[in-house]
Amino acid sequence: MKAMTSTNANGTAPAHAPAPAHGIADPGAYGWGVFHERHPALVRRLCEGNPYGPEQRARLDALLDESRAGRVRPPAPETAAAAPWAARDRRYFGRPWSEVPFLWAESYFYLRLLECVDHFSPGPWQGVDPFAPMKNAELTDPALESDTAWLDGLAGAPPDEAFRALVLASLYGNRADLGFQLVQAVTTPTDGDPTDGDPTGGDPVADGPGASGAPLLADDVEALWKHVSRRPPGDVHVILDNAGRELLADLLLMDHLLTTGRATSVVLHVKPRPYYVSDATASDVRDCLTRMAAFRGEAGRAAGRLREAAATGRLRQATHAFFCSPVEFADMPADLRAGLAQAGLCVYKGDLNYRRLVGDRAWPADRPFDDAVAGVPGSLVALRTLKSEVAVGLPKETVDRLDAARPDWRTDGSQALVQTRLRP
Ligand SMILES: O=P(O)(O)OC[C@@]1(O)O[C@H](CO)[C@@H](O)[C@@H]1O
Repeated sequence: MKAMTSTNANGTAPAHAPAPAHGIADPGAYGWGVFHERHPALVRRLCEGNPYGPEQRARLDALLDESRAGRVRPPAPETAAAAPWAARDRRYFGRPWSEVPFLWAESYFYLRLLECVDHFSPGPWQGVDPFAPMKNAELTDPALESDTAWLDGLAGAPPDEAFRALVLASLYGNRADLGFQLVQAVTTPTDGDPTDGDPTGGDPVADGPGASGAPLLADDVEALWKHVSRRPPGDVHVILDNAGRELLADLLLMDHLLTTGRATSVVLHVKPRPYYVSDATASDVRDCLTRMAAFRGEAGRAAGRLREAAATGRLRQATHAFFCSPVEFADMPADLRAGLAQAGLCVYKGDLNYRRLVGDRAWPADRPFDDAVAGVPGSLVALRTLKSEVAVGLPKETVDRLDAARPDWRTDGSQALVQTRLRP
């Protein structure tokens, strides 16, 4: 792992010296593999799934070439108009992609990918989600319904156990990330691995989606339970990650919080446009609820309750241009900050949100989580399957043990964490 020295997301010197940002230049770095292996696989899938013409295909190939060996080209005017951050933040234009931090480079790649397929240009492809064929394939997977059968077993479970099962389902739903699956089979620890174990501790939770994983690297579920069960319910804001399986599990958790009175209302923060392959947009929420509504059993009933909650304003969707930018959450705009600061709880889902929450930098893994999220407002929880190099808030012994037993533990999707910073 090799990281690079850089300024923070605003290009200004931060109050304390930051760790170097993760980069994409070094073939040993995770980001290099994303640009040299994952992105070509993604472009192949897009061209199989969408009837793109020769110009769109040629532009996608040119973007691959540019981002692997060229210099960063500025966006076309209509692209810049849709992405204020890219119009403002011009510091990497004209520089070799290899000099750009991973977080910035990847976010900009997805913006330019949309430009290549005419997403921002008036015409037949304007606004079309290039990832829809991949998202649809997951949503129509016949196994999706039976994958929620564990929910029926929760009836009558002690409230804290039911809560834990739903949190773990939402957490492990983050493994089902279509971008990640392009090149990586998600693995779980095998026999003999010292990290092997059952995170769930007994029925009915043990039959849920968290049943066969490794122990959580950080497990603040109990603190989270105390937070939601002992304080007056407030608004819960979810900074969503992937559509499909992950979103389905997130919606089940939100239904639980609403029906148990542990949330007054829920706000789902979706992406304003297609991003990182499977990130959820408003139409993905709609499609997921439609699919869920056809399920027999509790998941189908949850879809009905959530639609009702949407109709009465207790389940709302929100979006912000900021969510499709590479800017860290500590530097979020004032309007978003004001909304999240008032929340009873903010749930940050997934790997990319974690990178933006703590900073995509080579922090010592034992840097306290509270310290890393000091600039982010409100009470918060990160539910993350590890799929990139950054990690904080972990005991040094855990890190040493994992480094010895499983060198790719930071990026192979086998590990997960629940980390909180909760305010009374
Ligand atoms: O945010 P998510 O969906 O959990 O993960 C996003 C992800 O697939 O994209 C990046 C590489 O492309 C990594 O940070 C991570 O593995």
